[in-house]
Parts: sequence; structure tokens; C-alpha cells
Amino acid sequence: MDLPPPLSAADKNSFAYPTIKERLPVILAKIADTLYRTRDKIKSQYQEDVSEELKSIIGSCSKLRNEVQTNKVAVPLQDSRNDTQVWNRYLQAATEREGSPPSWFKSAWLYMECYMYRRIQESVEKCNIMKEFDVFGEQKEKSFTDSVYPTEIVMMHLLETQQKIKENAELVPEAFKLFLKVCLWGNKCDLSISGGEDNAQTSSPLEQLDKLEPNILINDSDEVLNHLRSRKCERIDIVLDNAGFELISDLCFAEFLLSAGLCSTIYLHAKAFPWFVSDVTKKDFDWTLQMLGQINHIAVSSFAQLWKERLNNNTWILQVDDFWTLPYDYSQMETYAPDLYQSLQKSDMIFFKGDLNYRKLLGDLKWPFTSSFETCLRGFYPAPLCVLRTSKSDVLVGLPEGRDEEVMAQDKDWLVNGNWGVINACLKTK
Ligand SMILES: O=P(O)(O)OC[C@@]1(O)O[C@H](CO)[C@@H](O)[C@@H]1O
Ligand SMILES: [Mn+2]
Repeated sequence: MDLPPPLSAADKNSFAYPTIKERLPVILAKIADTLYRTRDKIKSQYQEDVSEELKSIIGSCSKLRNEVQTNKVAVPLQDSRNDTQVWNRYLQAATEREGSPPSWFKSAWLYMECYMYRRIQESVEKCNIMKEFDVFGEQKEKSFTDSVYPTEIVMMHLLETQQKIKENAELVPEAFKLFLKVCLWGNKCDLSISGGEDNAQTSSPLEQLDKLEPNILINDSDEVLNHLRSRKCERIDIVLDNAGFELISDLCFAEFLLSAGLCSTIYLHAKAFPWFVSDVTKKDFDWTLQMLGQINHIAVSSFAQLWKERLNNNTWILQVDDFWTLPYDYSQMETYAPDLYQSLQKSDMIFFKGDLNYRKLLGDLKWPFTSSFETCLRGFYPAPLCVLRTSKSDVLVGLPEGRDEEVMAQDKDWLVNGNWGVINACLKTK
């Protein structure tokens, strides 16, 4: 199959260009500013003096920012993380393929953006005392605390819905679609697209659903629900995206799936280190459950308690795999992460959250808008899957002819402002 070219900042008309030219330098500057502004608070968290390590992280991020802005080439990582050699082999292969080392305004956007976040991690890995520090921690925590009101709304609705579907199973389809849409739109709360600026959900997520309905460009909800109800599903996987309200929406969806008897175990996949500003690490996940337990609200505190039990009784299983923070797209998982691929093959359905997962499912290639979603997966069929994504990059497939022009006429930034979403399923398995 002739593949289209990858999205790249070499194309000034793609969103890759303003991302690499403006947004990534802003994200790097914000790290340096945040660490400097909160240096006393950070130092108070450690017994030993971390002044030198703080300076080192700030210096590395500032140097990286200059490399991006002056289009320097990617260089091998020099830390000792267990994925370092994989990243350096990827760089070597890309250098041979391109005939010169990848650089910010020449090479594939997906690789360069992932590489930036791995270089940020390198600056922390090289520390001794601050080795586990999360440079995005403050932003993710604020995103959660700014979203307590909608969190209470959604969790109260979940508590009420659980009661109603117990009494009347006919309500399951409508409730399923509601929590699926809350999960979709939870993806608007992403600190990468906002360049780290506040992007929390502050209004009721339920009130906005009707208004946003026309903005769902592809909606395979019925197909997904029929699939889940057509067999005795054991395992459903959710590949998580952002912390904050999006994580709450994912956990509410996960709880609903269990309450509705649509499966018996949920696997939740988090990131191995801080990634794309707001992506969920295990530390974020645990912190979020602990914070939910401190909120004085009947639904929130009861689910916080129940969810901690779920992690203990394995009806929820939180997993972390390095593959999710490698530069590979998902058509390469079977080759480079066979154990993960084989595990996902045991799933009855995999839900992928967010734009970066969508980009990695499709290889971040410049597919025509009318391309078939199934074809664009290029052999990645471990299990039936569904991606819930608000559009924040130029790649989007599965549209009927002419639909892109219609939407563009309504909203010229439809591909990148997060206001339009897809619920796209592929039930094919290899
Ligand atoms: O995966 P998410 O959190 O929905 O989105 C992350 C993300 O918006 O950051 C990039 C821009 O920097 C986007 O292309 C990318 O998809
Ligand atoms: Mn994200």
C-alpha cells in the first residue's frame, strides 16, 4: 500500500509547523519558569539541597528550547533509563532513512514531539535526588482542583444512573452513550494543546453534551454497544490520556461499564513518565484517587472508596508499559512490544483516548479525509477497538466526501481546536 507522507513542520500549512515553531518552545519555557517560580516549594520537598539539580533541569530545558527554535538535529539520549537504547536505535534508523539526523523543521512531527518529551525526561533522569520529579506536576494538579465542580456533577450522575439501570436495564443504551460522550469531550481538557495554559473543565459536562452533539463527526456508539452486548465480555482496556477531568471521565466510564454488566475487568493504561504535559502517570492516577477521597461529596467519596477497592480486588488493573512513551506508531507494536500486543489481544475491546493515540493509530500520516479508518490502522488489529478523540491535529479519516469542506466552512480551525470529535470503531481482529 502506498503510504502518504508523515505530518511534518516542513509543511508550513500543517499544524505541525505552529506546534514546533511556537507551542513546544512555550511548553519548554513554562517548565523553566514554573521550576524557578516554585523553587522554594520544591526545595522544601527534599531533605538534601536540590538547588544544583533544579538549575540543571532548568538549564537543560532552556537548551532544548534553543535547539527547537534553531532547528538543531536530534541527538542520542545520555541517561540510563531502560528505554534509552530503543530511542537511540530509533534515532539511528531515522538518520539512515533520511540521510541525515532528524531535525525539528524537517522530520516527522510525531517523532520530534515525542522526542522532546523524552529529552525533558532525560534532564530529570540525570538527577540523583530529583529523579522522580514531575516537571508538569503543578499544572496537572491545578487541572484537577479546577475541575472539582464538574467532577461532582458527573459522579453524582453516575451514582443516580447506577440505581436507575439496576431497576430498568432498558436505560443502559442511553446511559452508555452519555458516559461515552462525557469521556470523549473530557479529552478537550489537554494541557499540551493549550501550551500548558489552564484548560480545565469548569462548567457542567452534562449540559454541554446536547450542544456538542453536531460536533461529533463520526459516531460509532451503536456499533460499539452492540459489540459489547453481543457476547459475554470479560476484559475492556482503556488507554488513558490526560490527568484532571479527562481521567475522571474515563474512570466514570469504566465504572459504568462494570455497573451495566458490560464487562467484569477493566485494564487502565498509564504512562511511564510525564508525557505531553498532562498525560496520566501512575503517580497522577494514585494522587487523583487520594484527592477524590478527600472531597466532601456523597458520590465522590463513595466512588473514591469503591475505586480503591477495585484496584485491590483487580476489577480494575492499572498497567504501565514503556511502549506508550516510545516514538513508534501502533502498527509497530506487534514487532517492538510483542508482550503488550499479545496482552491487548485478550481484550474484548480497547478504548483509545485522545489525539496523540489517534495520531499513533494512523501513523500521523497525511491521509485523505475519506480514507477508511480500518485501512489506516495498517495491520494494528489486536482486538476490537474504539478511539475517542477531539481533533487537535491535521490527521482525520473516515469522513464522507465533502464533509471536510462543510465543517471547514463552519469552523476554519476545526482540525486543531478540539471542538470537533470522533467516536471511531474498528471491530476487525487479525
Ligand atoms: O493526546 P491529547 O492529549 O488529546 O493531545 C495531545 C496533543 O494535543 O498535543 C499535540 C500538539 O502539541 C497534539 O497534536 C496532540 O495530539
Ligand atoms: Mn494527552
